[in-house]
Amino acid sequence: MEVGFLGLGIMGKAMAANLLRHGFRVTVWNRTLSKCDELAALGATVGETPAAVVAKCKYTIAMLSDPSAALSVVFDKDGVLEQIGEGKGYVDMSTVDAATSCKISEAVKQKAGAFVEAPVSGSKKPAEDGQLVILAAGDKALYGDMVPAFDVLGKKSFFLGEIGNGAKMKLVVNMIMGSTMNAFSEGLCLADKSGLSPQTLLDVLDLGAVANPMFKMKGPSMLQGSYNPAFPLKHQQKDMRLALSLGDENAVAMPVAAAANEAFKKARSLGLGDLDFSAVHEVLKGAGGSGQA
Ligand SMILES: NC(=O)C1=CN([C@@H]2O[C@H](COP(=O)(O)OP(=O)(O)OC[C@H]3O[C@@H](n4cnc5c(N)ncnc54)[C@H](OP(=O)(O)O)[C@@H]3O)[C@@H](O)[C@H]2O)C=CC1
Ligand SMILES: O=CC(=O)O
Repeated sequence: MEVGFLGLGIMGKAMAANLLRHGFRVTVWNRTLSKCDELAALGATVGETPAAVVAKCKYTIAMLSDPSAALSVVFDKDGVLEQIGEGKGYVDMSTVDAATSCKISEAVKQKAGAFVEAPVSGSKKPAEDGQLVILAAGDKALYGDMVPAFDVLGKKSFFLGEIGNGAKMKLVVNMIMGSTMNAFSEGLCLADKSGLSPQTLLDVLDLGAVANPMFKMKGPSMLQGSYNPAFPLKHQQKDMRLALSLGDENAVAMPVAAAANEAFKKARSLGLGDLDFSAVHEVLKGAGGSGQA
């Protein structure tokens, strides 16, 4: 199967490499074109523009930072819309809001192309290992065509119906993840300040009802103050913002998520946006957790 791949950031690079490893023919494009070199060394073809990739491939996947990037790659000059059409499918796996997905879907359909949104749950390591959880919605026939690729990229795919449902599900999941990260960080600070060993707290948590892979994976590095980015904090804050907006639209009170969003915003203002989202721990430590009284 031949696929195009637009966007070779932390996730896109791992996903495109995975497809190549599994025998897919992949044509890649990235805004910063030099990032294509590594994929070319693995056997990918490089496209000069998103339009060139879509012209070459029946199916094109995108994995871009945020709504403005997702829209730009479709609607701007040399974008996807210039070459999408009958018999071609476009699959956006970026985390965006439902309105962005709907706008892209409408434009692609107007050109007689097919569109699926398919944001993913799971970070850099699951992307490398093909263990993502895929939250797809939109054109059912295109979804069916993409199953061989989704089977390589993920451990499970959900088809959630109409466009927007994938985006919404992803935002709900990441709202919970961002709020949980804040509670976890506060707990580490509270243990430390009250004379307990945070490492022992990690051991206790791991044996109880709230044990989860995120605490296990991020806890030790948070105690070291080490935040090598797997999921950049700026993207988690974008997801909190979009989830809160979904809450506004549906009149759902989300005081916990709102407080977590403030902490992520504060972290961004301190220049921590490109670090892993667990770097929000620095804000909570600074707020009196483990910092100087
Ligand atoms: N990292 C993670 O753990 C996960 C991330 N996600 C989501 O996946 C998406 C990608 O995340 P990730 O790979 O971590 O992000 P990165 O920041 O590592 O990569 C972002 C990508 O978007 C491109 N981009 C940004 N702005 C534009 C633009 N205006 N036009 C064209 N391309 C643009 C970047 O290109 P360039 O190289 O030129 O900057 C890069 O290829 C995000 O929506 C994120 O929320 C979902 C699950 C997990
Ligand atoms: O969006 C991030 C993730 O880990 O999932």
